[in-house]
Amino acid sequence: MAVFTSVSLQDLTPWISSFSLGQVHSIKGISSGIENSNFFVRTDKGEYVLTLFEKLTAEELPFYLNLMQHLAQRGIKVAAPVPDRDGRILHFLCGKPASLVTKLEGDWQPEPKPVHCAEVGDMMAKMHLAGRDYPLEQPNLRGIDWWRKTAPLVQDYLPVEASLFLQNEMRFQEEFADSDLYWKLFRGPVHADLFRNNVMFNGDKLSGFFDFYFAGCDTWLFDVAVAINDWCIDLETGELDDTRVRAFLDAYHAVRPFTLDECAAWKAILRGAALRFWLSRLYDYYLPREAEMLTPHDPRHFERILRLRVNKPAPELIA
Ligand SMILES: Nc1ncnc2c1ncn2[C@@H]1O[C@H](COP(=O)(O)OP(=O)(O)OP(=O)(O)O)[C@@H](O)[C@H]1O
Ligand SMILES: N[C@@H](CCO)C(=O)O
Repeated sequence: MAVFTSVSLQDLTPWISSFSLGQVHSIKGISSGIENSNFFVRTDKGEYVLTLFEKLTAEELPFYLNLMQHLAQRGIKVAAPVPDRDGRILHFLCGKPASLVTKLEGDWQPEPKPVHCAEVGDMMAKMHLAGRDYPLEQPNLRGIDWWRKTAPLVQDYLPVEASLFLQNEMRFQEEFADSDLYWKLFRGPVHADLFRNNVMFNGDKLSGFFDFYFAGCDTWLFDVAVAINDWCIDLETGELDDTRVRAFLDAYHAVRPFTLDECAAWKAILRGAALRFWLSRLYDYYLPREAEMLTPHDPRHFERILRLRVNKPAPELIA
């Protein structure tokens, strides 16, 4: 269950009248998702997704919502916030910040093939280019500063060997973040959480990216690495599937060629992307927030992935 705040048709009817969407016909809670309350809403004009933000505040939301709007206006396939008659995309409903976005067609792809990975690589590269003139700035709030604060909070819950592994990996990432190479990488707004369940497909055609609420400014390569570590792996073992990796990277490269610096940084960034989710899953597992209702994701999945990225060569990035 993931509707934390209930919204009735009676709540919605006066609210929707500030949009040019006609009458509202139905509202239906969406059971998946662990961060927000989401609903499918049908009006005279079609179907939309209503989100009530359970943790993010009205001060934090403009970066994400305006980014989605900016990308949609530049032809990137994303869930687009629907403006009301005054052009506003951030609202309040039932005491929570709320927004209405376009409903993407189709479903997410639990077992991606190379064709799906290529679609995601292609659209991600287009998204990075389209984000270059996005005027708002916000760092990736799950970037190295957060890793630095979080690692000491979780390491004592781990067996000694895993705790030492985590500390070594943090040292490695600290050194990498201080290197000239790191600061030469292209950066800008990135999704930073583009897992399989955050992309819709209509058949084999990508219909859009959604759930931008971990987006921030970081290296473009970090976004690529986060996606590769989910889209192009065997979920049981965490091993990379070379065919899917190539399909993803080639499609990305065809739109926005990788640089020699990015090729040199690739392995370190792949490790960083695995470390980020190991840490967040450890944090959610051992230090659940008050009133947390849902089962946290398994942290060992990303520990396995990180160990593989450290110990095994990854398919190379080619400039
Ligand atoms: N724009 C959209 N179009 C179609 N379906 C959507 C859209 N946004 C959300 N959904 C549906 O709602 C579900 C939950 O959304 P989402 O993944 O954003 O949940 P969340 O709780 O906000 O985040 P999290 O992924 O962190 O759990 C998705 O799996 C998808 O089925
Ligand atoms: N994609 C994250 C969840 C937050 O959206 C994870 O799998 O740990």
